[in-house]
Amino acid sequence: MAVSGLSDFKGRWFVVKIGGELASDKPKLAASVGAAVRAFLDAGVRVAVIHGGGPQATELTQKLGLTPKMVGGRRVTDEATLEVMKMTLAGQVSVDVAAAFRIAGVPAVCTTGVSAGLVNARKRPAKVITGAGPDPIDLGLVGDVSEVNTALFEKLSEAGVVPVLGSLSGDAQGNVFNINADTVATRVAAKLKAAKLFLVSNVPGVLANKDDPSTRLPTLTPAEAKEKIASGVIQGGMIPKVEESLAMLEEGIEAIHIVGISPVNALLGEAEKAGSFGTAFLRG
Ligand SMILES: Nc1ncnc2c1ncn2[C@@H]1O[C@H](COP(=O)(O)OP(=O)(O)O)[C@@H](O)[C@H]1O
Ligand SMILES: CC(=O)N[C@@H](CCC(=O)OP(=O)(O)O)C(=O)O
Repeated sequence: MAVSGLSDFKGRWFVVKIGGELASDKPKLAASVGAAVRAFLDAGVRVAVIHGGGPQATELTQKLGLTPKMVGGRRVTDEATLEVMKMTLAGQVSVDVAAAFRIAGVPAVCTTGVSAGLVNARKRPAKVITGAGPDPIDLGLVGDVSEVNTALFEKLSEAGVVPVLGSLSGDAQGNVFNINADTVATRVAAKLKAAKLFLVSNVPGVLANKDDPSTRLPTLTPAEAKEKIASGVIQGGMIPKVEESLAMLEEGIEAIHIVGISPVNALLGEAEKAGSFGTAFLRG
């Protein structure tokens, strides 16, 4: 069923990022993100999906007797942690997202950015990280996106399938890197010149009080968002989400929305009307 308003985006890309936590409830993921992606496809919009798996990776790390370490919302990734990321992102979460999309009638081909160089990366140099003190931090086997194989995304879309990527990436030498899924999604959206990027999370949007879902901010300008990071209103995993969104607005992408899956029509509603169910980032 085509939804009015979406047909304005016919032939353009929407990129949808799913936080790992959402993959644990397949029927709900199908009814929320799955149904919205189906409506986007029915309106002739091209869709690419990026998923995370942070909570699953943390759980598996602990089960293996290792200690997860996050700095400013990013995981410090040594060899053992990278193995865990492969098991969760390319294994458990990938299969669960594929299964949820089957329920919604979305023809998803689930893989990671390593496949055919869909997302290329190089090792991230040590950097100062917001919220983690003044010294540069080396995150280990964490990458920065260097290139996106947009031609293959286009071909997959033309073949009628939805590329769905866990946020691992690689290089032509066979190295594999862990990348925050919000980061992958923003870079892929920028390279595809996406009309919209949706960061779908376990919260309804950016909240004035992170523990009170009724305090959702419908819109944020870059200046307001920076102020909310500096004042500590925006914390933890929300920091990379907002920082990446701002970087992308500066690259000229049209609209970025942070949105949840409650109610189940939140993503579709936000796609039709910015700020109605989530937080929309506005330029200026
Ligand atoms: N101001 C805020 N508004 C909303 N969430 C916030 C805020 N500050 C911190 N957070 C935290 O950010 C989390 C979302 O980031 P993250 O867990 O990384 O999500 P995802 O796994 O979807 O990428 C929320 O669960 C919440 O605990
Ligand atoms: C470098 C880095 O932090 N990578 C992330 C990748 C997964 C992710 O981003 O998952 P969510 O979207 O569920 O948070 C991580 O290891 O957790």
